Amino acid sequence: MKIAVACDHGGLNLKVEVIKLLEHKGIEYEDLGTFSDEPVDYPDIALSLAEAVARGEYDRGIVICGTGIGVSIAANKVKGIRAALCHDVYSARMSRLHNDANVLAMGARVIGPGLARTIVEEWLETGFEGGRHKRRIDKISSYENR
Ligand SMILES: O=C(CO)[C@H](O)[C@H](O)[C@H](O)COP(=O)(O)O
Repeated sequence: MKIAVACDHGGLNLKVEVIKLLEHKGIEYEDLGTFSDEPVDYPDIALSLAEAVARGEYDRGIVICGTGIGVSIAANKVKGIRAALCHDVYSARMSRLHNDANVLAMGARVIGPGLARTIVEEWLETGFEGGRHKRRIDKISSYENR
């Protein structure tokens, strides 16, 4: 599995923690920026990550801003992206089981690194249940393709 990670200036510290976790677990990843605390606009970051995931360059993406809200809104504008904003482990698990989320969004100003690491682990390790959930996701795809 290859993961894209990205953040704006508000998410930089948490992205560093996520990258440490990915390295510890031996998961292949690419850091798409931003690389300093110089302010950047979260749509630029989120759209670029989401487009790369949608093109199939990465299996999934993790994107972080201050609240996680802006990056999740932006990422979900990209066709084929199902971005889930998760600040608890249950939502992270369900976003994979039921929604087949391919992007995880988090807010570095909302949760600390310990919880974020557990969320990322759960999100990476949980598969899609399929079945009735596939039918529902297909309805979203049909809407995108209308
Ligand atoms: O949380 C965010 C968007 O939902 C982003 O991190 C923004 O950067 C946030 O709006 C904070 O912006 P600021 O320029 O650091 O005040």
